[in-house]
Amino acid sequence: MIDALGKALGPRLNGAALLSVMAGRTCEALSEAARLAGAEIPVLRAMPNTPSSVGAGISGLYASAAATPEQTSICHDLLFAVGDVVPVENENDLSVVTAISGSGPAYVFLLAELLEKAGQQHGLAPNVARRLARGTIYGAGRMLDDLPESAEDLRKAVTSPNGTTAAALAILMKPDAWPETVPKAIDAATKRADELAG
Ligand SMILES: NC(=O)C1=CN([C@@H]2O[C@H](COP(=O)(O)OP(=O)(O)OC[C@H]3O[C@@H](n4cnc5c(N)ncnc54)[C@H](O)[C@@H]3O)[C@@H](O)[C@H]2O)C=CC1
Ligand SMILES: O=C(O)[C@@H]1CCC=N1
Repeated sequence: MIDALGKALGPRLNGAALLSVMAGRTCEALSEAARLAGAEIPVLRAMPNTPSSVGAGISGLYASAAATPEQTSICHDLLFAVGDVVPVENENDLSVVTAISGSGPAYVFLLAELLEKAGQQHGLAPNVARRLARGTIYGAGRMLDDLPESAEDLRKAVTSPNGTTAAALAILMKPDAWPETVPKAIDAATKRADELAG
C-alpha cells in the first residue's frame, strides 16, 4: 500500500516530511519507498492510540536524523492536539511503545468486558454491570492522571487488610497470573511490532 501511495504522491512530496503511524514499518523502509517514488523526504514515526479520538491519546514520536527541528515540532503539535506526546530517541523503542500504549487500550477494554461479565454472572443487570465496570476504569484512570502517588501506592490504598480487594488480588497477583501474563503479552506484542518491520 505504501508503495502504491508513494507512486501516486511521489512528485508532490518534495519539500514535505512524512509522518507515519504504521506499526513496525521503519523510517528506512518508508524513506526507500518515497525515494523509489522520486521524493527525498525525511520520515518521522508516531504510535498514537485510539483514545486520541476523544482527545485523551498518548503517542510515541520518533524523528529520524533527516527531520528538521521545525518538522519535528509540527508533528509533535499535530499529535499533541489529540493528547500527550512522548518523544523517543531510539526508533527500536517504538515496538515496545506500540505494545504498551498503541495496543494498550485493548487490554483495558478487555478488563472492562471481563468485569462487566463477572458482574452479570453475579446477578447484576447488564446496564448496571456495564456502568460499574466503565465507571471504575474511568475513575481509576482519573486518579492515575491527577494524583502524584504511584500506581502501586494507589493499589495499596484500596486494599484494606484482610478485605475484599486482598481476596481478589491474591488471585490476580499469583506469580503465574498477571505478574507473568502481562509481561508475556507485552513481549508478544513487541515481537509482533518488530516482525511488522518486514
Ligand atoms: N488501530 C489502532 O489502534 C492503531 C493503528 N495504527 C496503525 O494504523 C494502521 C491501520 O490500522 P487499523 O486502522 O487498525 O487497521 P484497519 O484494518 O482497521 O483499517 C485499515 C483501513 O485501510 C483500508 N485499506 C487497506 N488497504 C487499502 C488500500 N490499498 N487503499 C486504501 N485503503 C486501504 C481498509 O479498507 C481499512 O479501512 C496500521 O498501520 C496500524 O499499525 C497505529 C496506531 C494505533
Ligand atoms: O494492533 C495493531 O497492530 C495496531 C498497532 C497498535 C494498535 N493497533
